[in-house]
Amino acid sequence: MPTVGQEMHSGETAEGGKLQETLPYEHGRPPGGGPVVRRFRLTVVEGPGVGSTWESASDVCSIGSHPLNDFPLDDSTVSRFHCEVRIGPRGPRVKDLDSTNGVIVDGVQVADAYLRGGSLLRLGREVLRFDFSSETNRLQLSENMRFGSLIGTSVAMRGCFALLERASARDVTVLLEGETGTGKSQAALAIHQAGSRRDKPFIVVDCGAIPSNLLESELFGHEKGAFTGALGRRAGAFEEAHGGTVFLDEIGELPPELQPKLLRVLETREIRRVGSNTYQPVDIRLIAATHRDLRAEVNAGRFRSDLFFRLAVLRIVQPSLRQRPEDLPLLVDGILSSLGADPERTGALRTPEFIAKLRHAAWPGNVRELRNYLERCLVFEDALDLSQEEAGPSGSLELDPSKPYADQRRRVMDDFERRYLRVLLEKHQGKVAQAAVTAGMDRVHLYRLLRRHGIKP
Ligand SMILES: Nc1ncnc2c1ncn2[C@@H]1O[C@H](COP(=O)(O)OP(=O)(O)OP(=O)(O)O)[C@@H](O)[C@H]1O
Repeated sequence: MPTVGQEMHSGETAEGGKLQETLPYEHGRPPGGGPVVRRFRLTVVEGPGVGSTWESASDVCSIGSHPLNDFPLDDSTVSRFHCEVRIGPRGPRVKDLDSTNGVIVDGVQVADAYLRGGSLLRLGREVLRFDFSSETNRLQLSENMRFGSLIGTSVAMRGCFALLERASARDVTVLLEGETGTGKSQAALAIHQAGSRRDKPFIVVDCGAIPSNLLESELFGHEKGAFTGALGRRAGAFEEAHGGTVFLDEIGELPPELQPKLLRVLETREIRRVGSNTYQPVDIRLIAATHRDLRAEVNAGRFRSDLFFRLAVLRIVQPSLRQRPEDLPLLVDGILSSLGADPERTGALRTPEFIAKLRHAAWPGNVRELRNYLERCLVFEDALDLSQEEAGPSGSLELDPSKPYADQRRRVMDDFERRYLRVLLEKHQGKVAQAAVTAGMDRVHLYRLLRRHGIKP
């Protein structure tokens, strides 16, 4: 399963020292290609799989009992997607993917931990030894610093572009994963626009925003009288997209009863309208996205593993802004130009000091949050204090009658919404359904608002 490296923003080791001769990952671009990572080997030294070994071809290895893993282990005590080993700038790291039996490194159970050569990882009954080999692997990076509307020059982003380019060159099903605001929707659109279906429809269905009783008809359409309110026959997204692409956003929220129905579409390329007895062929390409790690959802039994298998023909993880702070100057420039900012009046938003401040902010809503923040800075014609932004609007509710009414109103509304949502979620410990009842709003609407402001429940 090809993915690209993440966590690529430091030149220091986990212990804080400079990387020395055990350098696992090289920044920069040595002559003849992109950066290289140390090759590594995993060997089963205890358990039913003893003797099996696996050597890396890139910077990552997923391990589990599902055949889609890089290193599949046929053992019922190993979860379907048990863990992932990845080489980052700070060294090799293992991450538990919410497995049932956990990951034990050198005798200690861990959720996420650095490894050293010779580390022993226990997964259920299997014990694997991690070793560096003397060779290196070159990472596959794109030569381009943009893909559609997405921009970036970091290793993480150019690795991602290389996969997006591969996705657009072929008609494969693509699964895009990444935190909110990392550009999944834009990536999906760009894959469509760069591919052979570009002149055909691109139909988006947000599986998290449509009540489950309506989602089936939204996807597959319905016949007249199929349910109360079905006054006429209606085509669904798959029919509307004929010849083009269906983009299923927030696929992790697809209700369990619809998962086998989507699986069938992917297997047979046929759909059945709600209330109909006959199947009809559809010619579509499917792209799906989620802010979750769908492998952990499979482990937890919330997402069918066979559907994951069909969706993740090409799995692409969009890196978070924290993993690529070196892209900030380019992003700030790009966003300010797209907002029509006058370069002469926005010098304060391009200074190294300002960019350094941006590097230290958390950006839970990633590029969307950065964009919102810069937009607010433009309204104020100044670099807003990021700590104040985090804490709340403080003096920002002051009104400026010399600015257009619409801008002022939106600024105040945005400030209000963000503060309200934060307090509301805090009160309900992140439970969106309960929060929606208190707020007197539909859960779907609340989800939309949260996503718009880049706030995670
Ligand atoms: N690499 C990037 N370069 C430029 N703009 C970006 C980049 N990544 C995201 N953006 C911008 O950030 C905003 C959010 O992007 P998008 O809606 O595609 O994110 P998303 O991952 O689909 O978010 P969500 O999970 O909340 O739906 C958009 O305005 C998009 O253009």
